[in-house]
Amino acid sequence: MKNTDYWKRYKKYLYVSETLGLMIDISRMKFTDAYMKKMEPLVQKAFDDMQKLESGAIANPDEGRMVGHYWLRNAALAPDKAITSEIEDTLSAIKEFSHAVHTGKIVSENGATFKNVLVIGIGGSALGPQFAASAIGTPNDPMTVYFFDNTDPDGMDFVLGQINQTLGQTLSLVISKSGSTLETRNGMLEAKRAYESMGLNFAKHAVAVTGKDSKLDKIATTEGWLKRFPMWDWVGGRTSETSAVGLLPAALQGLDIDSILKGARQCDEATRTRNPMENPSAILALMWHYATKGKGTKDMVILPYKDRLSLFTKYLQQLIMESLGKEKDLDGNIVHQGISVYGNKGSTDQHAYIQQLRDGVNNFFVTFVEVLKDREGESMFVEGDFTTGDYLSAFALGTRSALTGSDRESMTITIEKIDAFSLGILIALYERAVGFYASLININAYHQPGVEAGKKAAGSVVTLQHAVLNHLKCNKGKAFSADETAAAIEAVDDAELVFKILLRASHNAERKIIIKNGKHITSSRFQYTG
Ligand SMILES: O=P(O)(O)OC[C@H]1O[C@](O)(CO)[C@@H](O)[C@@H]1O
Repeated sequence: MKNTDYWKRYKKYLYVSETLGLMIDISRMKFTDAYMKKMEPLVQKAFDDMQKLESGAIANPDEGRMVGHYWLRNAALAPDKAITSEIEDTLSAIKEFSHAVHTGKIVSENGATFKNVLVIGIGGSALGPQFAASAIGTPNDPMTVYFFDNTDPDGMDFVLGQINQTLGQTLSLVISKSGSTLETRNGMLEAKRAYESMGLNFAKHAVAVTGKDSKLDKIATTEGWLKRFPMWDWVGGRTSETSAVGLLPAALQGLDIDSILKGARQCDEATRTRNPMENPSAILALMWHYATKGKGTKDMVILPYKDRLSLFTKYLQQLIMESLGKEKDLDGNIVHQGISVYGNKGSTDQHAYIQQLRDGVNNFFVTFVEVLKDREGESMFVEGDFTTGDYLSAFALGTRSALTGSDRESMTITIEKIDAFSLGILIALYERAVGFYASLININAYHQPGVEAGKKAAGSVVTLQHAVLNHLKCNKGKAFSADETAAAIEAVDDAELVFKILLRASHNAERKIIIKNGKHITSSRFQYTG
């Protein structure tokens, strides 16, 4: 196709919303009008499904739950008054609490103003807050936000090292919808110990965001934490950025949560239209369907040309892959659905994997994200009359045309600038695109049965580790190989796991286990020396 033909296609299909400050260009996706026509009945069904979901249908049938993240930015849409009030009350409570913290009405145990927030959460209880904090935070924010988003001891030490002597002025937000996620529980315990090592009471610095009566809720109540905020069963973790999960850390950081909600609300309004080509979320869902044949045959590469959006892909990875990556469809057929998502940021990725995108295996489609406004204020000219932002844009457009030139498909999302409003738009845009796409391929986007398998298996490893270490302790002074240990605890089938447990134990001081190297590392013997 010639450039002039692309230009015609660009003009014909460009989605433009002045209200949202949003454009979506799908000219470089090679769908036909016939394809759009063929999809029309399915798209209309997706709109029907979404309407039912928004009215409070049990849209997550396996878990028997409503799916209500759209109500969070327009509480009047909730199916009953109790939910409307809960949403409104929680929003007011978030604002009041943040205001009280900022103005020193709520202070730390030793009477100092809080200046840091430590968010302890994982998955949907961390990715949205991390994305928001890095997209629109500034050095002048009233509080600095840190994250524990894993059960990695060294990772937590690193964060605590950054907080250092200001731990006493740090408010810890423990965020977990279920209230029983082990990584988060561990993060909470490590944080608690850090406060205690400075002679501080964790409870006087702690806030919980969790489901009513969850384990975490009970701990927060019993220990008398500063405050508890609710998470409801009708909000999924990966769609929780506009609930207390996302809004509380954002408000404490000083981000404009009203504008985030306004952006999301206005995007919701724009994505309720039943004309697919005027509905930006439907456009995305259709392009995903076209590109991947509705079967995930191609990967989605998200390439924002803006440093502030570099966590967008990570956020979308959970939203899209946890929602769409499903073994069965809604009728119980085995379908193994999903779309793989990766990406980081342009132009940086140009110097990493874009070589493969241009010349290698054609198993992806790209979504460029461009931001029209370069920065606050004016830029300098670095060469002739070119600014650094001009170069960023030139690299984006250059990569787009290089990919088109080698028959690689792409689309481009354009926003005017990065602020709280556009952040809300991006979040809502993709939430609904995922919902539409799930309807197009007939799957439940709102459960995550696959995650449970890994959690269960981890539980068995914990039990096995207990038996392995106990065996060594009971036989203090004697050395055992993995095979001998496995046989002794009647876990011969798990000898490999036993070896891995012993090897790790021998590298961590608290275990007091030494390794006596064998001919091959797998025949090494391990001995408890405590
Ligand atoms: O908020 P929670 O219950 O701690 O869950 C954290 C994350 O874990 C998952 O349940 C997956 O295990 C995600 O869906 C969720 O966002």
